[in-house]
Amino acid sequence: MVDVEKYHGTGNDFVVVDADEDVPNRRAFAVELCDREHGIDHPASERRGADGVLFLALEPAYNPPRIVMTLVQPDGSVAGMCGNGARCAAKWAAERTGADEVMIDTPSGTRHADVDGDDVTIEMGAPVFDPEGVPVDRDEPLVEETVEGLTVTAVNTGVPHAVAFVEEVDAVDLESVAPPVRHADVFPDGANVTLASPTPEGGFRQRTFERGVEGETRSCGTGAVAVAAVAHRLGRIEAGATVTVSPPGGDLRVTVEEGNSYLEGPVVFEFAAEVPTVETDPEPVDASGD
Ligand SMILES: N[C@H](CCC[C@H](N)C(=O)O)C(=O)O
Repeated sequence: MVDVEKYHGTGNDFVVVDADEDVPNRRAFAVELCDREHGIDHPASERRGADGVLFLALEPAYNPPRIVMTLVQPDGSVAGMCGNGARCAAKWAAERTGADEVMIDTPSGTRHADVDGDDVTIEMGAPVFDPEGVPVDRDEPLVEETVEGLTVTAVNTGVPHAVAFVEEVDAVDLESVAPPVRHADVFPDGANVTLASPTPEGGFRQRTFERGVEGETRSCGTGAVAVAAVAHRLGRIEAGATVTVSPPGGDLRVTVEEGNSYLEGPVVFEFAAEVPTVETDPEPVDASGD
């Protein structure tokens, strides 16, 4: 049996597992527990399943404490970064160490997090528009160009996002519009597809179809940062501005400044449970999740 906990950040929900737990096959474990029909369930949780499993290795000897974070997604792919997942990881570490600052090692880099009660702010690094940094299969940055019928800008905020500014995010049939963009040839590693529309208060509504989930999530942290980064690139907001970005699951606060960005929002602990480990291998998925 494996001890697990469930957290969510504005509805982007994750099973959290201490990396010391005995999980021989992480992909099989994640595919099984994340399934929205048959996955992990609990009376304290609004929804069965999860948007991913965070395997966390805590190194308390460091000051501030360090976590090595690995996100395995519902399709079995491993993601380079996860803004909401990192915020949940920081809260998990704060509960264990009493620290209010945590350093999180991710495949996309080491990120500093501040924990203030249930509110967690994570450093997200500098958004990248350069072709090789996103990546996009061309020589020039992809800014406001039509890809598979959607006018998008490509940016890497730890993972690749194709961001489209639209009139009203709720007016878009994301489940049909997003997959051709998510798998477009111009994105060799695939891309998350994020919609944004301005709010009267100067913020943005957000919806994201997530690579590796292969569906819309209630929130996406790297997507929220991507909205603010592209808004800045397109002159919709000033450099250094802090904007409210609102996915369906709640409100996030994003600051994009020269050379760095920050994501702030609530984290909720849902439950702790024991689950059986999983041995059998799921269907293979190719490296980019394509
Ligand atoms: N699905 C993303 C990773 C998780 C991103 C999202 N959950 C977040 O909060 O940033 C990808 O494979 O690129």
